[in-house]
Amino acid sequence: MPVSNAILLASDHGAIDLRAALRDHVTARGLEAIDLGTDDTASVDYPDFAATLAQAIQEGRAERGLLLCGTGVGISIAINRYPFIRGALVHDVTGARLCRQHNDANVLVLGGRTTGVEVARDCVDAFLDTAFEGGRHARRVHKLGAMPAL
Ligand SMILES: O=C[C@H](O)[C@H](O)[C@H](O)COP(=O)(O)O
Repeated sequence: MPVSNAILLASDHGAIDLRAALRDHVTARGLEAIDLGTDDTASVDYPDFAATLAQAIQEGRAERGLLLCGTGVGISIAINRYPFIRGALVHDVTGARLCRQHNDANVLVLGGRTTGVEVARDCVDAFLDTAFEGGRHARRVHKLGAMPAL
């Protein structure tokens, strides 16, 4: 389980409200929410917020993150360009649980226009409360970190 009590959050303009609800949710759970924006509804570019969150993880500000855009698709593509990130776009609690058990995901990705707040809160709880199983999955996750260049 993570050493840090902090969790990073970031989104583009497509998930402002859901990000705010999840920030309140993780705070209510006793975690330190480090919110990296965006700060208003002005249109922004999701790769920029994926980069900001990845940098914060690399700097050790927190070990885990919640990352959102309208669908979660664009920002999940962006965040997985960083080799130390395992970002999982999920739409249900089963996905949120299994991305921890099987994939050791360190960033949970959600869509502000596609996932309701109640489901999103449940996904966050599953993400935070589920441990990596290791075993055969550790071999696969290790390979993720050493993908061959083609
Ligand atoms: O995958 C991309 C995300 O869903 C973005 O939030 C979305 O493309 C933003 O769209 P728009 O600029 O039309 O608000």
